[in-house]
Amino acid sequence: MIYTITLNPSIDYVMFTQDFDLGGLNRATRTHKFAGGKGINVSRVLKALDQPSTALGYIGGFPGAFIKNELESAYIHTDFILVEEDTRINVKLKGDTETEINAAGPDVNATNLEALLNQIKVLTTEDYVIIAGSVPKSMPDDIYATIAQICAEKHIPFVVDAEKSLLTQTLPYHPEFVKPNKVELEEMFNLTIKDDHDTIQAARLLMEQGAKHVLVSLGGEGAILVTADACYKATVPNGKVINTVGSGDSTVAGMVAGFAQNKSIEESFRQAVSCGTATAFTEDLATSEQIAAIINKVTITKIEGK
Ligand SMILES: Nc1ncnc2c1ncn2[C@@H]1O[C@H](COP(=O)(O)OP(=O)(O)O)[C@@H](O)[C@H]1O
Ligand SMILES: O=P(O)(O)OC[C@H]1O[C@](O)(COP(=O)(O)O)[C@@H](O)[C@@H]1O
Repeated sequence: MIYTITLNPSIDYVMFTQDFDLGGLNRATRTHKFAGGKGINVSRVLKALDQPSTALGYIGGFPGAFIKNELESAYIHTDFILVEEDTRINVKLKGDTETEINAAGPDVNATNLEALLNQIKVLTTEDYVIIAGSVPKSMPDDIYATIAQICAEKHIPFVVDAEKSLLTQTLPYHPEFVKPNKVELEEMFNLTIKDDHDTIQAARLLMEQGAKHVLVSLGGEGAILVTADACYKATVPNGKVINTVGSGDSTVAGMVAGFAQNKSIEESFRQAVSCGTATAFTEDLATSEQIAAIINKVTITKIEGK
C-alpha cells in the first residue's frame, strides 16, 4: 500500500476574481473548497491514476472533518490522527496572477507524534511512503529525518517533497526520489540557477548526499530528472494555465504511480510531468482523462548520460 503523510493538511479555498485590487473590495467570480495539503493531493492524483493509497497525518475540527469526508467520498482510504485545534484553511487568489496565503496549522503534541510514528513502524517492504509538505511549528524540525530513518531501517521505499533542511536531512536515508522546484533547490544550496546545466549540478549535490533520483520541477518550463546514469528534460505542451496549486504534488503522484506500475524511468517521468501540467490546466487536480489527453504531448529528451 502507498501511504501519503500530510502533517499539515489544509482546505484550499480557491477564489477566482476578474482582477485583484490589493486594498480594495474584490468579488469572486467562482470559489472552490478542496481537500489539500501535499500528501493529500498526492493521494487524490494517485486515485486518478488508479493507484490506491492511504492518507495519514493530522486533522482537527470542521476543516479536518471536511477533508476526511471529501477523501472518503472519493474512495480514498484515510487513517488520520485527530488533533484538538482546527486544520488550517489556505487561501489561493486567482486574479491576473496567482497569490497564495498558507496558514500555520494546528499544534501537534507528543502523543500525536508517537501515534504517527507507531503507524509507520508497522509498515513493511511491500509499502511505499510519501512525506510531503510543511511541518506544524509544534513538531520537532527533524521529524522527516526520523520518519526517513524508520523507513530506511525497515527497507520501506520513501519519497520526500519538502523545503530546505526538512528535505536535506532525509538524504542520508536514501529516498527513492526527492522533488524540489527550482526555487527550493536554490534555497537548499544558497545559489542561483541560470540554466539546465546549473539545475543538474545542484540536483547532483542531492544525489551525492543520498537521493536515488532527483526530479526538479520547473513550472511552465517542464522538469529535469537526474538519475545515477542520465539526465532527462521534459517539455510541456502549450495550454491555458488555470490553477497551478497542486501541480508539484501531481508530479510526485505521477512518478510514484509510474514506479508502482513498473514503468520505465522515462515513462514514469513522462507520466509525472503530464500529471503536473494537466493539473496546471484545470481548476482542481487533474483527472485521469485530462492526464491521458496530454501524456503524448510531453516530450522527454535525454540531455546527459553515461
Ligand atoms: N505554467 C505551467 N504550464 C504548464 N505546466 C506547468 C505550469 N506550472 C506547473 N506546471 C507543471 O507542474 C509541474 C510542477 O510545477 P512546479 O510549479 O514546478 O511545482 P511546485 O508546485 O512544487 O512549485 C511542472 O513540472 C509542470 O509539469
Ligand atoms: O504544507 P505547505 O508547504 O504549506 O503547502 C501546502 C499547500 O501546498 C499544496 O499542497 C499545493 O502544493 P504544490 O502547489 O506545491 O503542489 C496545497 O494544497 C496546500 O495549500
